[in-house]
Amino acid sequence: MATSEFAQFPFYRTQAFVNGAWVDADDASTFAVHSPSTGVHLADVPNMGRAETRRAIEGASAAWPAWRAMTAKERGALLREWFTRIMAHRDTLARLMSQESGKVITESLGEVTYGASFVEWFAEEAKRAYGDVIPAHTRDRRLVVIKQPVGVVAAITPWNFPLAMITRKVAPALAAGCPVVIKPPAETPLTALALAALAEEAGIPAGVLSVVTTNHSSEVGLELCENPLVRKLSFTGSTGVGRTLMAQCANNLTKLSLELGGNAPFLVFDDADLDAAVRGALAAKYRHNGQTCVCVNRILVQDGAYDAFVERFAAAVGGLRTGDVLDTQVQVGPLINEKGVQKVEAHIADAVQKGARLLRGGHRKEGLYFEPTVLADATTDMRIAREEVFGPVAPIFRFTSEDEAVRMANDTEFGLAAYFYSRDVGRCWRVSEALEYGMVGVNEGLISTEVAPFGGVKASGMGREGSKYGLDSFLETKYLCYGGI
Ligand SMILES: NC(=O)C1=CN([C@@H]2O[C@H](COP(=O)(O)OP(=O)(O)OC[C@H]3O[C@@H](n4cnc5c(N)ncnc54)[C@H](O)[C@@H]3O)[C@@H](O)[C@H]2O)C=CC1
Ligand SMILES: O=C(O)[C@H](O)CS(=O)(=O)O
Repeated sequence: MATSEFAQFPFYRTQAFVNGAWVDADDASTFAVHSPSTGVHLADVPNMGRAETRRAIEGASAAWPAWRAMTAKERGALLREWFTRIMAHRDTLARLMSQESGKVITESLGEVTYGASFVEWFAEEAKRAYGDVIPAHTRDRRLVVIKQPVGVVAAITPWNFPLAMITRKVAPALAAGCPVVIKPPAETPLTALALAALAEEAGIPAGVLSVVTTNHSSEVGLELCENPLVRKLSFTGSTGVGRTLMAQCANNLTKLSLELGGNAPFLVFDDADLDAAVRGALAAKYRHNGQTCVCVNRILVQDGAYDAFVERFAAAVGGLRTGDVLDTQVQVGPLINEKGVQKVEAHIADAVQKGARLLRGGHRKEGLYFEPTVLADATTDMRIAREEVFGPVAPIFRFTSEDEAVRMANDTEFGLAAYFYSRDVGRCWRVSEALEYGMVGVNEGLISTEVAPFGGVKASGMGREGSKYGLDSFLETKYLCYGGI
């Protein structure tokens, strides 16, 4: 059994972590965690509800005064300890993540490093929550601006980045002086609990970080949205759930950060370095089997480069290996669940029925595996042009002019990431400025890093995570006016 491999590790936990204690659900109920790649039962974890969530929120509120009273340097030192422990257990955390999420091991190793980088980054950023001294408008006043933590934070995270989507929220929150209650996805709770165990070992005090595991996400979500002690909700996931959470938070006017769905275009102009474009498209499309919010969802190629790009890209996709997620030679693992496979099949069937040419793949393999797929001659009336496929399917569209390319790229409710390849500097500036997206890769398919702001516009959400901008999400700006000087 896969779990026997981890039982020896102190951070392998199958109980929830609430207010510094490892606990079961009040009614002792649990839900099962399975491996998407093998179907093997990995563990049973507590299936908690509103009462347990309420206690976690109240515990966070009780822990907040002491946590905010620590200096930024003291909080930063504890974050540094957490970072060190995550990296010390990188290989085992990666193996746990691969079995829980179906992410291939090479990508899981990358995610542990990527996720830990947010903890390292905000261990330092904690000390840069600068305020201002403003030249007074009258002689007898002195004006100062200070930054203060917003308060109890609720974090709801997705299965596709079981570790990084937690640290990308928790690290800045803790750095700013905020306690956090995490609701991880039912698909990947073990990675979240391992992070909590390492945080406990690093010395992060009881109540400052809690993990409420549940299969009743909407019930726990309601408590996180409706409890007035929660001052900030940070969510990463689908746009539909993001809208639900935003509506549920309206009554308390809870501050929100929403990292939602995408529909990333990948533009290839006639003047592009075609081999670089193929490499970039391959990386940006098939990363985590196409199950990331910044994965390419539409490839748009200018007439002059179309045939050559299609031929080279299809050949490159043919070289991708699917198989055992723990095999370092495998690039493509399973989809997360049956629903994901059916969405991929439906998009392919719709596209082919509307005239797309199937160049590679197109068929389900054993279990939740699906062949990396390439569709040529895609058109904008197809479902795959408007919906996030969240799977290993690359539809290729054709365009003639730069204006047409930008219009097609922007013709979506989403606005998270976009990519384009061109070696014309004027075109690079024009297209970068015209694309309605939060992030744009110019001659680059892999753009995510802790040092740059991650986030989208339109239906892809609001707020930015990571970078120097990421701390502000968890800080209030207070203006002090000293009179009678
Ligand atoms: N912008 C971004 O950074 C990301 C966006 N996504 C988007 O999310 C989708 C796939 O990821 P999923 O995890 O399936 O998304 P999802 O939105 O179904 O689930 C995300 C999280 O929300 C929870 N959740 C679901 N319904 C809820 C409710 N009513 N109340 C409270 N919590 C609830 C889930 O348990 C999970 O923890 C895709 O559309 C993808 O593009 C996923 C990851 C990152
Ligand atoms: O959840 C996701 O898809 C991530 O935000 C993508 S990334 O930050 O790892 O690029």
